[in-house]
Amino acid sequence: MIEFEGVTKEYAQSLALDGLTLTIPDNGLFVLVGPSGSGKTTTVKMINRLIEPTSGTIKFDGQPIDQMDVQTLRLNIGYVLQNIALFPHLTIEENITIQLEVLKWSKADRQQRARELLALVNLNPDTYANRYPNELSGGQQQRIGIIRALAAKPKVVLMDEPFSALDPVTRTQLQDLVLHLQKQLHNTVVFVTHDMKEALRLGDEIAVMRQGSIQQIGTAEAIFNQPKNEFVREFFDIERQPTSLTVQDLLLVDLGTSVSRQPTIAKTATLAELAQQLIAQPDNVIAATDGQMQRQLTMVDLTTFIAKRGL
Ligand SMILES: Nc1ncnc2c1ncn2[C@@H]1O[C@H](COP(=O)(O)OP(=O)(O)OP(=O)(O)O)[C@@H](O)[C@H]1O
Repeated sequence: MIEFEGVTKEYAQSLALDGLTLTIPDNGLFVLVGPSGSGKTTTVKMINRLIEPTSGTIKFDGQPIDQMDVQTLRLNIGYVLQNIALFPHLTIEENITIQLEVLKWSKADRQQRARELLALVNLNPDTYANRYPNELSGGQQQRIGIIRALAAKPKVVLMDEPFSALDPVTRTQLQDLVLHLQKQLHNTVVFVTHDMKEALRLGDEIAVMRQGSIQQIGTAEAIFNQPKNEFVREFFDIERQPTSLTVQDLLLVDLGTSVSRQPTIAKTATLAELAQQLIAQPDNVIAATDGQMQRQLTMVDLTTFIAKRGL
């Protein structure tokens, strides 16, 4: 568990964090979302002590982090950035295991761990382990960035806008990967984004930030249905999406999976109605009908559609 207690960060010209109080629970995907300059990066960089607070306390598993050895703290915390900056002269395997070398793992153990991690993100170790970063696509390089952060089995992984430079399709695939890995590894992921669709898609819990303070913390459902103030309501205002688009438009691009469930939404329903129904469903799944075929739609389908249409 990570706790921020009244954390402030002052720069000469600006107040980056203004008395931030926040608890990030173990085992889940915690999203920090907000517009540019709201203090998201400052918050995550404080967790691994790349930035020190001006005042206030941050605790990791109950212990103030300023009393912990920085190296030990960072070994428990993986870090993924937008520009992952793999070392160009090192192979993929060497890039993945660089921290393990510092930890004095044997070469055989490092190789084994790199192979395990490559397989985890569907990159064939025989094909990729000995390649160099410039022989991989941007999306593949970002997968390496993610598994490099997981190599030493950290309890917490910080991800700061990791996918914002990627095209929408690759971005969706990597979001799925992050969701899948978190469920498999039961770690704590702190994910920064300025994109509300990404936040809704990923967050078990979402903290909405503005001007260095938290506006609201809660599940996507709670924030969507009961925004605490006008800022949050506008930030998550899916109803501003063009109302002319309907569930039928979404089915026409082959989103959703075929099932034999009774339809629970009309194909003439708007995307805003679909979003609201999805959020209201305990399993976030509803069925729609497309001719003879019943299809199951999830929030992932909706956000994929919105991203593809550039809405
Ligand atoms: N080193 C610095 N010196 C002075 N001001 C800074 C410094 N770092 C950040 N700030 C200011 O602190 C505020 C919060 O910055 P931060 O990078 O945490 O925001 P952010 O929400 O991550 O923004 P973005 O989405 O654009 O990355 C901004 O007003 C920024 O200009």
